[in-house]
Amino acid sequence: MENLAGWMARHNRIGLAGIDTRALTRRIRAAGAPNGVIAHSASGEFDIAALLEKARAWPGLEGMDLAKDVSTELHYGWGETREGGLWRLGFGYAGAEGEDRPHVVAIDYGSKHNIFRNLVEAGAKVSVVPATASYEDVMALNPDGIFLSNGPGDPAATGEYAVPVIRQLLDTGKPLFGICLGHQLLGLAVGAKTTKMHQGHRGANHPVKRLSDGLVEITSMNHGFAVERETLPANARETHVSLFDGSNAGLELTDRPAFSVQYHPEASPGPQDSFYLFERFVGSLRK
Ligand SMILES: NC(=O)CC[C@H](N)C(=O)O
Repeated sequence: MENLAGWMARHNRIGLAGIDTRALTRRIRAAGAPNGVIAHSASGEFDIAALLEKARAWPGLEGMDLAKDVSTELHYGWGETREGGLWRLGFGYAGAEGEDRPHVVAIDYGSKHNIFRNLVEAGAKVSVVPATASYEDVMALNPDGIFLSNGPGDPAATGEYAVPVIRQLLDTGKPLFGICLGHQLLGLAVGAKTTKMHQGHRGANHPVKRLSDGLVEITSMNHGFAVERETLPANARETHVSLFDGSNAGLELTDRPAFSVQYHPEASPGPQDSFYLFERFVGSLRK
């Protein structure tokens, strides 16, 4: 479902120019539409009853498995270059390849390209595999470390393809790093639970406390589900907490080299406070 402004832009409806969209939005909301959901009729005739019916029929994100639909179909090596150079943080396309880099196999649940850029900037070589890649598919690439990407939908609805594979990958003892959906999937893989948040976190100014030393990172976030800290098993500890609502924002395992964050350390545009996580992960592959 799209918002009214998006619909108008797509249809270039001159006839809508006279409509006070704010007033319309207010009327739709006042009539009880869920927050943020504004439907439209295809004809451009706005029938508020029909709009509301559509909005109410939307089942919500809970139970929706979307990661496999937006993933890549083929596996590929990440080698975004321009004029012979890889993208580098603060430099643009200026870096060079060649040195012996640790190999990260990134499972793409709907990944942002800027994550791959940041992994490369931190010194890794990156191969990307589909969300539905098997344990054997990943291991065939001989990874030094595994990355679990962000992605849409309900983490608990990914069912068969993500969590069982992550469990097997954890057992290899190879370093593993997850972001956002990847963080939630790591949580599920070790037996924690995720729930739909009452209000998600979206935007580029979310303070997060790093519990190891109290440092506050200003982060970028985009999630509607969260790992429930109370359900973390004994071999997982919370590492980061949202200072907006106290929800979990990071975890690490105590018995395996795996950690993950709920926020987006690759944010761009956005604060770069959390780039250290890429350096930490790629640094651990060199050891
Ligand atoms: N950015 C993400 O990876 C989002 C994770 C998940 N789909 C959520 O909404 O919580």
